Amino acid sequence: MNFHEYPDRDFLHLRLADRIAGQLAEFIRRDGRATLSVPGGATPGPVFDILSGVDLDWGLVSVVLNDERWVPETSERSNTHLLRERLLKGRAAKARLIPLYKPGAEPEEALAELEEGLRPHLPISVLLLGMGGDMHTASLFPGADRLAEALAPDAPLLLPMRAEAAVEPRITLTAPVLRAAIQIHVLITGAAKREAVERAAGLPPEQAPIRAVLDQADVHWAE
Ligand SMILES: O=C(O)[C@H](O)[C@@H](O)[C@H](O)[C@H](O)COP(=O)(O)O
Repeated sequence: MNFHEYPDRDFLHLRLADRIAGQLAEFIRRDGRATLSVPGGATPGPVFDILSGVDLDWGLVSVVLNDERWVPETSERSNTHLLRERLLKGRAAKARLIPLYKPGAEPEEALAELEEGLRPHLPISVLLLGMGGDMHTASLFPGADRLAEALAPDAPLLLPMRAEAAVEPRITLTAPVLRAAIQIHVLITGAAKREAVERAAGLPPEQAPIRAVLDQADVHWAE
């Protein structure tokens, strides 16, 4: 992993947003389009706020979450809700959101349709991931019911995932989809997550799922 340490969180958020925007602009110039995948959770909000104001041809950008909690979009726990509030606004309102949730269905029932919607937007051009203190990323939680399937080289694009730490059922991009991303960034803050990512580097992905992408990743950290 390439570990980048920043003097404070504000600086980290600015520099990372700038880096992501620059990479998206490169993909748009080269391919006429780009796919950005982002996490939910508490950490990335300030990066989204900055990105949403960046002057980019957002109409050529597809945005997909790394994972979604299986709750209606009106829920405060919905990652789609977070995206609409913090990223898909201002200039970035023109970006196209690729859904990872279907109202009224169980994740298993919606899987084929969501996969079909996602496939044309792969590979991911720029992948931003978060990480939990337990070394999970996306919804690849240690001990989750379908973790082994999601880590397998022939995994489908998406899998439903249930884990004690996850609260509600989830749907997640699988390891091969994450690993196929061209640029990979991991955003973490605080001493505990730094220690966790350093520990993960010496563990197998079954114990530390973030390990699946770590060799290819730029890890961005501030206290
Ligand atoms: O839906 C989610 O929760 C995420 O996509 C998840 O993988 C997240 O990135 C980590 O749990 C870190 O979350 P925090 O930023 O809230 O610590």
